[in-house]
Amino acid sequence: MTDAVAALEAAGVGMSCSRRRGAVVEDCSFRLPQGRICALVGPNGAGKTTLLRLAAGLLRPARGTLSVLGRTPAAARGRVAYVAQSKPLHPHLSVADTLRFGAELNRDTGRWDQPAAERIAYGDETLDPFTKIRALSGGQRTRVALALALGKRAELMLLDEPMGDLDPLARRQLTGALMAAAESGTTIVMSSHVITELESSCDFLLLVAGGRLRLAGALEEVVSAHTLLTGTSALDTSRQTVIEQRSVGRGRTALVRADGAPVGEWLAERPTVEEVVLAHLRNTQAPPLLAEEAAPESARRAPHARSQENAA
Ligand SMILES: Nc1ncnc2c1ncn2[C@@H]1O[C@H](COP(=O)(O)OP(=O)(O)OP(=O)(O)O)[C@@H](O)[C@H]1O
Repeated sequence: MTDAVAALEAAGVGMSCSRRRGAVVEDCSFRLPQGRICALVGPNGAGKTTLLRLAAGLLRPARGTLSVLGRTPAAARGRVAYVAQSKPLHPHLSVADTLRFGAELNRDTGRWDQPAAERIAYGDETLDPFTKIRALSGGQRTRVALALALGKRAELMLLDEPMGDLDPLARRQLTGALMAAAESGTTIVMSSHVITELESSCDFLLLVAGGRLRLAGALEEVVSAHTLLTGTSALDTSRQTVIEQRSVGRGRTALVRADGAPVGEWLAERPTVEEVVLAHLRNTQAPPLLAEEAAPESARRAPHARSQENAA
């Protein structure tokens, strides 16, 4: 049980974009503690951007409630940086003017960090500060958009596929900058399709599919809740929560919840983050898992409330 204010807390959040399309986010409940680097993963069209836009206060939930740093998303906006997938910037401004604009917009907070913004924007110093935004490559635009977010020293950074068009060195530099920001208390939520990079850069996971939350929790807790089985015998599915079974050569592998002992000749191992995430992406109907640290206050209160009801 923690009394600390969560970076994000969602209770039954739902959102529909049109009547014909139906819900694009449905019944999302989770808690993201502050200071985490959270990977938001899911297939195309899963609802990741919609969730980020809800947290940024650019959309309002049709159902449920969402709080950001203990306030409504609109009230928390000054403490949040949002970098959209399309990295919108003013095309006629130069890079230097864009950073000046960022400094000006954040003057009242007294938190603007010009050296940090310049380090990210100019990277290896090959970029001329007087280059217009419209003349930048996709990766250079991304660097400038992220420079604005990091320069703001926001308490919560919402990044929609930030690494997509960065080269490997820039990715490494940006990951380092994000980890340093998290060490000083910033919470980062970043959507990504690059599962292999999650383990080294993130410590929290939200996996969505079909607008619903499938996995939520500290990465370590989510991975430890699963076991990878390898064997040749038939798996007794009545004794295990099976996420996925696959044939490998003459044998089989199965990713199961670590909630029951396998029967028969099975080698049980700890899966990698990638194995857990890929299995849930392949089987989006697998039972969801809300690990303890990701349980929202309403869910934490529920057992206590129930025991009080029973006592009455
Ligand atoms: N303005 C809109 N009007 C109608 N439908 C929308 C709108 N915005 C998003 N959607 C639908 O909502 C669903 C979720 O979209 P969203 O952009 O949140 O997915 P995503 O997980 O970010 O996808 P990707 O990985 O492809 O970026 C999609 O099916 C999309 O078509």
